[in-house]
Amino acid sequence: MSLSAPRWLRRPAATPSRHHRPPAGTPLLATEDLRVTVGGPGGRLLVDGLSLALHPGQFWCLLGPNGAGKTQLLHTLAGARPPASGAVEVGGHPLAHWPLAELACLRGYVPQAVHDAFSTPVLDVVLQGRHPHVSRWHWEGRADHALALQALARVGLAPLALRDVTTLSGGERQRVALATLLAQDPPLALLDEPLAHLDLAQQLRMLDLLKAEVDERQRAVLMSVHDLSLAARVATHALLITAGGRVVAGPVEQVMTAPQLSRAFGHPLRRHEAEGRTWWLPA
Ligand SMILES: Nc1ncnc2c1ncn2[C@@H]1O[C@H](COP(=O)(O)OP(=O)(O)OP(=O)(O)O)[C@@H](O)[C@H]1O
Repeated sequence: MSLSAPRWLRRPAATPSRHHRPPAGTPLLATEDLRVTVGGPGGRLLVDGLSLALHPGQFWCLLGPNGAGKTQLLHTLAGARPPASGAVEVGGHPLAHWPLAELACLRGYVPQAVHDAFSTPVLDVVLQGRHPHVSRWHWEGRADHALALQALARVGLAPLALRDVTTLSGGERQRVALATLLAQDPPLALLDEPLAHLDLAQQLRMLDLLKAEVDERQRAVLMSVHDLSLAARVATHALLITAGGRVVAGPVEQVMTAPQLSRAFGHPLRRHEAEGRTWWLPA
């Protein structure tokens, strides 16, 4: 760890509120010398010494082979599990200082898979995204319903608003999770393989949707993804987890290089340019 911590890590702590807007220039998400391990004391080191800052208007893709630690890292950044050491800040405040409802106004998290225990109309699931914005003792209002319906329409599922969520296909359920995130409308979104169950057209549609949020509304996204060509299509930045917990993080052109990707995935990969886009193919 560097001896002089960056200025945004030295700001005095105060309990932030739901109306908190980080001062200009404050990263939406920041880590300092973060270590993530699994398996308790003496367990496996997944991420070693990660320091990064995510700002509005940035689209980060989280890359790495199966079992590298992408999900565990996202859980740690979302506050669902503690780091082995190091700091995580959201909006200029340590994660632990945020009351949960207030934190949910600032950052959203879409897990890899959602299991629905109960029959619920799809619209009610999407409305859950509005809960952090509804003050205590109040129900969602017309504006919340309108936002939830709008979010469903954006993922192409408006006709399924009244359908029982347990009857959805895997891809439809994934799109409902994205609609819930859109209804929540957090400045920072963490997503764990949100494209995994989607067909090619839906993958592109959801990517375009997220990219528009980043470009047009200055949101920030950190998303794990296995398809390197899809990552290259949208990423401004990348975070690559390699063996032994080594991480490379930064602007996409510095991280997504043939030597680094080939080493991380244990297979030679070649970069191709066609039709104005970058494609990554196995050699
Ligand atoms: N409770 C646990 N005890 C021991 N090992 C664990 C535990 N939870 C997760 N792991 C291991 O931690 C490693 C990282 O898991 P993680 O789910 O973060 O990988 P990932 O990069 O998201 O993989 P994938 O691309 O397959 O989704 C895996 O090897 C997994 O088996």
